[in-house]
Amino acid sequence: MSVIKNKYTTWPFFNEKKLLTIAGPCSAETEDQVYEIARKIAETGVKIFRAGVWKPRTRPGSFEGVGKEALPWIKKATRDFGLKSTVEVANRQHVLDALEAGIDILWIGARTTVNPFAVQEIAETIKGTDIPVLVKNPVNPDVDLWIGAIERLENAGITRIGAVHRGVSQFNKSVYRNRPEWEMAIELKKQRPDLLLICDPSHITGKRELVPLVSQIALDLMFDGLMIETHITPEEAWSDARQQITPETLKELLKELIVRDEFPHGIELSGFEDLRNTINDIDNQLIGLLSQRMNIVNDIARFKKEHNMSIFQENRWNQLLEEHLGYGASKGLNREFIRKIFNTIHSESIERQSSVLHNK
Ligand SMILES: C=C(O[C@@H]1C=C(C(=O)O)C=C[C@H]1O)C(=O)O
Repeated sequence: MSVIKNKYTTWPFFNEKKLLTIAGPCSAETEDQVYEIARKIAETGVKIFRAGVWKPRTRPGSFEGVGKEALPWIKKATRDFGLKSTVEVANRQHVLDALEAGIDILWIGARTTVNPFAVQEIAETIKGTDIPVLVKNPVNPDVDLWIGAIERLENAGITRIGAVHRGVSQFNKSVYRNRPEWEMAIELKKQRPDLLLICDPSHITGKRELVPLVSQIALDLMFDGLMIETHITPEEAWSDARQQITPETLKELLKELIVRDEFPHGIELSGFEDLRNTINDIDNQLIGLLSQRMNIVNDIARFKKEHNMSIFQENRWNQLLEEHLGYGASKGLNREFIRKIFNTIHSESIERQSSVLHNK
């Protein structure tokens, strides 16, 4: 509880629903665009305005941002409408320009978080300022790299740090632009419950229709807030036109979102506790069965050793997995879930057998 309280005092930008929202365009485009969006965003009750000024793009030739020229536009608009400002920085010069322009909060993008040299350079440049910094997860699902970037900033004396979850790159196409990989954010929350944790549904989804759903999932996972790309004319945006929403939609969304409590006060919990006790029993049975299975695997390994049989048996494994997928489906279990569980069991089985064969 004290950790949570701490967040509220360190980041005094939560609304009455205890939700911290950052909104603004993907990119600052013109002075008027920045001003109009800031005006509309202030009307939604959001307190922090974001805008990209230097845009890291995958392929050359896309719009790469207006550059430092946009910083005074952001400063003026946010001052006029009582907002705090945040921009993305990726190197020393960006930090110097943003600090000189009086930007209130910096954010480090996913493509920068992957690079410890760049993060270190940023950390050394902001040393002594104690400006708040938001750190997006790296583009690859590596929690240590994410925490490493945060520690570099902490080592430079930065005390107000927030983590922003924006999903990870994927090779195969899916409904998402960046796969959410929620486990990654959950692990970060487990290791660093003290940090503000924000979700960026715009970059996860890549499409505005899915922004409400992913925002709600994030809140159900106990995120503290959201960073949502917002534009007055999203279809005409110079970058990420598919994923931005209007300030009107943002206002509606913030009204509809449900912020849940881990344990709301004053509810009858006995029935709920019975359910949890049943889960405890089932988990114990699962562990008992896994242990029995692994003991059999040891026996199989000894047999294989004696008869020079290979550890991995492709036909047997493929057949087993197919059967499990079919049986699982008949019991209402998702095929991918069964595949993941049994792949994990199989890896452990292979590892055990190689220990037996190699006398480890
Ligand atoms: C246990 C065996 O070894 C491996 C592990 C398997 C398993 O854990 O079910 C299945 C096939 C093999 O790849 C086996 O050959 O039966």
